[in-house]
Amino acid sequence: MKSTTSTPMKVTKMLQQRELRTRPLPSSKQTEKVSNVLIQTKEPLHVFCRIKSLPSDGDLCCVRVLNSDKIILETPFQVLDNKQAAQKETQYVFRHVFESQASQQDIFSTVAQPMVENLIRGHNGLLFTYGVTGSGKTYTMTGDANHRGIMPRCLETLFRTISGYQAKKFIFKSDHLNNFEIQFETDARLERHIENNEYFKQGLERKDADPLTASQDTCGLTLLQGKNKDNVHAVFITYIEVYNNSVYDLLEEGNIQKSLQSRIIREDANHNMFVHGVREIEIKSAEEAIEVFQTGQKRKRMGHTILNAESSRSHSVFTIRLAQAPANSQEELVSPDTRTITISQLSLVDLAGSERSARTKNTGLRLREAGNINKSLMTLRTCLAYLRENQQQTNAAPKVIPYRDSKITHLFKNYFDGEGQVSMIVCINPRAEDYDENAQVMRFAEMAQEVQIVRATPIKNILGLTPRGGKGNKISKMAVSNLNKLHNADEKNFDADVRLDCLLGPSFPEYKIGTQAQAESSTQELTQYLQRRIERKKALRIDLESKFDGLRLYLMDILSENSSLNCELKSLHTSYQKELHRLGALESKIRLHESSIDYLNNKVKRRERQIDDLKRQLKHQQTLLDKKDEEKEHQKKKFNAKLTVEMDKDENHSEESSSTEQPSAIESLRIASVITTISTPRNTKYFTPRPYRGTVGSDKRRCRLLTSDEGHIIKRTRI
Ligand SMILES: Nc1ncnc2c1ncn2[C@@H]1O[C@H](COP(=O)(O)OP(=O)(O)OP(=O)(O)O)[C@@H](O)[C@H]1O
Repeated sequence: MKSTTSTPMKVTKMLQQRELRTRPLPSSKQTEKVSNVLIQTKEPLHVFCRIKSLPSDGDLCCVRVLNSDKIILETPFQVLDNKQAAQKETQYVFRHVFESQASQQDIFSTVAQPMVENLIRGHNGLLFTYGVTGSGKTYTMTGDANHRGIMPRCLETLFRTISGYQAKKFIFKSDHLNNFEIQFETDARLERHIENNEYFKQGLERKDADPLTASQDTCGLTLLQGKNKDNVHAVFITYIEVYNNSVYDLLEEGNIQKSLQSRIIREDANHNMFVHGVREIEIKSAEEAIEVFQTGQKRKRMGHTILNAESSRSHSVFTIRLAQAPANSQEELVSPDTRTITISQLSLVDLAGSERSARTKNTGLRLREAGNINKSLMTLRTCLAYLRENQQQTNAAPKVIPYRDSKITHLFKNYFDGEGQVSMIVCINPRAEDYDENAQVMRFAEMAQEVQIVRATPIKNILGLTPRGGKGNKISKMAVSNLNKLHNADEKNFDADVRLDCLLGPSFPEYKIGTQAQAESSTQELTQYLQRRIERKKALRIDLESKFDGLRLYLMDILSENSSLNCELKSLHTSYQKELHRLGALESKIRLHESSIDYLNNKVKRRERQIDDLKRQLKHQQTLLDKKDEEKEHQKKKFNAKLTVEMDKDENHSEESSSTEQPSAIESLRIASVITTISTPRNTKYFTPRPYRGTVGSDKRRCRLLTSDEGHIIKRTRI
């Protein structure tokens, strides 16, 4: 047995480089105070492996699990050729290997749960499933009613964790440029009202809950750490598919039957890629999210291949975006500044299956789809290979990563460039027939986990708002509820924000007033305590005033910056308009040229058709001529034969007559006859004058020979 071991994964060697980077916002000292601090870490791409169970007991297997992170791929005997005497084994190492009996919850808690926790902490994540058709990618990502996959579990866990810390709906509003705006409560309330009315209108028509939602398979879901209790959270989802290298919004408004409009990928102000014009839906529960997902799912392109009855013919990307910002005890945002918003996203990608057309026997549209799927997966492999090469060969000039060659890599460019954690689940169907594809998938997985992703982790520290673990909000809520218990109408309306009290120092001291001495010492203690609080309050006030001054300066700075940006924007707008105008002129010129090209093309086509007609006519004429020639030749031959017969007859006759009349006379004259004029010179070649056998003019009396100019025409007459 021959055994080779592939490069082991460098799991333990991650997080080697840690450096602190400060990225100041444009201009002024004040902006530095509100800068985003970025911590950069390097992490390898996390690659997990999930092995599906064999479809039936009799099937041969080509994968053997060694332990929780190693597998062996064995070449099945039917694949071995004569040269390979021994069976070849290759060992592959993963971050974790899930055997066929691993449950959906096992996969979720090992792979996706840390990513949801990261999402709540404000970090991005990309998780994709990769493998051949039918290997269990969709099962892993979405699952079914009884075995819910990663996506519904992510939603369930997220909503459980942020429960009680959700923002009121429509407070965060997408600006359609990959960011969020903060809406006034009155506007948000109006939108909520409209939505409620719509909901009740549709209420009667609503169908039963979807099996994915209705499932009871939620055990094992835990509350996650990392939530900022000073923040309120809003969850948004988008669902897109990449089909034949075009991007479609599966949640596009309108009828399900309606054909979807292709979307473009754009870069936002922070250089993040996003699908322009995609519909982002704010959701308030996991059930609502899954309902929306199911609507999109109905629009997804599925097809039947020989290898999988319900095969995904497109790559689908389900993205959960979380917006969070500091809020007060009434769950109202403390600042309308959009920079207080932390946005993080988790993209769950179900890649279409790679496949060999020879096995799937695809034709027509299916073949084209398969070609596009394989091409985009190839681009993904190339991008990762180049990334790895650039990281390993630091001295050589870096290769340009061809992200733009495929929509899927273009969309996730930021992740590979370091905007979040990237994980991949490699799904394996261990059947011996799938050996070749599995070997390819393994090679890709091996290469992928050598790619180091540089991660920049934003830590929000904006406008002096620091996380306090929700302590202020908790105290405030307690105070309000205590006042409510007093049943005093005036106090019930008490709306003070007492959160700042906790900043004034330690809790109120206990005091005893049993005896006078106790009362005096308690009073003294209390006086001191209160004086300390008053001093602290004074210090805080001074600090607050200086902060106000700072803020005022900062606002002035922002205003001046804003006005200069506005000027810049105006000039940009003017030049944009100019460019637009120029573009319009160029487009009309192009259209003009295109129409003249079309006209010329048509003319050329017409001419070509005429040439063809003429050629056909020429050929026809040629055939007719050839026929005529043949006929003439035939007639000539006939005539010559006749002539010969006649001449022979004549000769015999003359011999006979000369033997009776003049036995010694040489009869050599040719018989004159009239040969019709042969007009065509080409026919001359067929004319073979008979050799003259006799003395010309020996008997002028009997024979007279007439020739034409060319000597072709002979007239022989018997006198
Ligand atoms: N781990 C598993 N346990 C049980 N059944 C599974 C498992 N993995 C996949 N299956 C079943 O195998 C079939 C094919 O799986 P699935 O549709 O997820 O494959 P896929 O890789 O997404 O295929 P495609 O690329 O063609 O979309 C499904 O019926 C699914 O229920």
